[in-house]
Amino acid sequence: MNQVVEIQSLEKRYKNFKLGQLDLAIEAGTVVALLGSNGSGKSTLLQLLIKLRQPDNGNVKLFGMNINEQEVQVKERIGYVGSGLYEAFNKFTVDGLSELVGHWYTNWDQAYYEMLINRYDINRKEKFAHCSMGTKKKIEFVLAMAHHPKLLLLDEPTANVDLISQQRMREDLSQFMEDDQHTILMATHQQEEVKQLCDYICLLADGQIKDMFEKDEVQQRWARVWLSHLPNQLKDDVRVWQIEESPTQIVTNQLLDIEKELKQQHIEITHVKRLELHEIMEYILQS
Ligand SMILES: Nc1ncnc2c1ncn2[C@@H]1O[C@H](COP(=O)(O)OP(=O)(O)OP(=O)(O)O)[C@@H](O)[C@H]1O
Repeated sequence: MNQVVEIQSLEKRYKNFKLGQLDLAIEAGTVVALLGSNGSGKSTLLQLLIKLRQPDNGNVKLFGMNINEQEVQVKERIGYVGSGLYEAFNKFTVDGLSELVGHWYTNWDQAYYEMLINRYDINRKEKFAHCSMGTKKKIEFVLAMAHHPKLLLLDEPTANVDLISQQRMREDLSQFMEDDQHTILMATHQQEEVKQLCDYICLLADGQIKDMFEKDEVQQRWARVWLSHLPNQLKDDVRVWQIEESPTQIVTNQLLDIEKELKQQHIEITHVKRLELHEIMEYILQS
């Protein structure tokens, strides 16, 4: 197994918030969505990975390396989109900023940068300080992509971005993932992004990893099932998350097993509806 991100016992404390301890491993060739309510710790985790913040405890290895020991080698391989990364360079124009950033990376691809600048309709002569919030996000995205990273750490990459550019970003990220040596860890609140791009979901709640699961597999398992009547044994079954009367229906996270058992008992299933991701998350977060 080729693990690109390995997190062990990672911990960060603020006055009113504690992230961790977290353990997490991400394999090359996968897209992991970091989901969770506002303030659950997603940005903090991404910032710890790229060393914008220092952890209080724990270890992070990226590409098998410790960022404190091999910072240049690790950062060469990472593209980061996150809040405020370039605020210190507000006075630069977009092109000026790209010149600066281009010097940081041996893999900088000027032709690709120019293609992306046109694709996202960015005025390269504009001062970064004068760019709108959405344009700043697009610039961060272009700068992150233009040095051909192996790992993208994306903090709400399409927040404030216009719909056409959002769709283009999703296309570019899909293309980025065509090579199975690439990996994305992405904090997002956009269901469309999760649906189109992500293989795994890592669910954060109050600074802890509540669950990590394969998106498609979980969506196959969770469903609302309408029944002719409710057998007694389902009332205390841990696979049944909710029961409603008239009409009789249950919510389960083990659809196939439950369906099989109901058939054996000759209980009629009148309708089955798979749950949306946000509904599944709500059940998991309430548990
Ligand atoms: N520099 C800081 N000092 C003190 N507390 C902080 C600091 N940065 C973040 N926090 C707190 O840490 C918690 C997690 O914040 P974080 O930005 O990581 O959440 P998030 O999951 O990314 O939220 P959102 O979805 O709203 O972007 C919040 O309660 C926040 O107030």
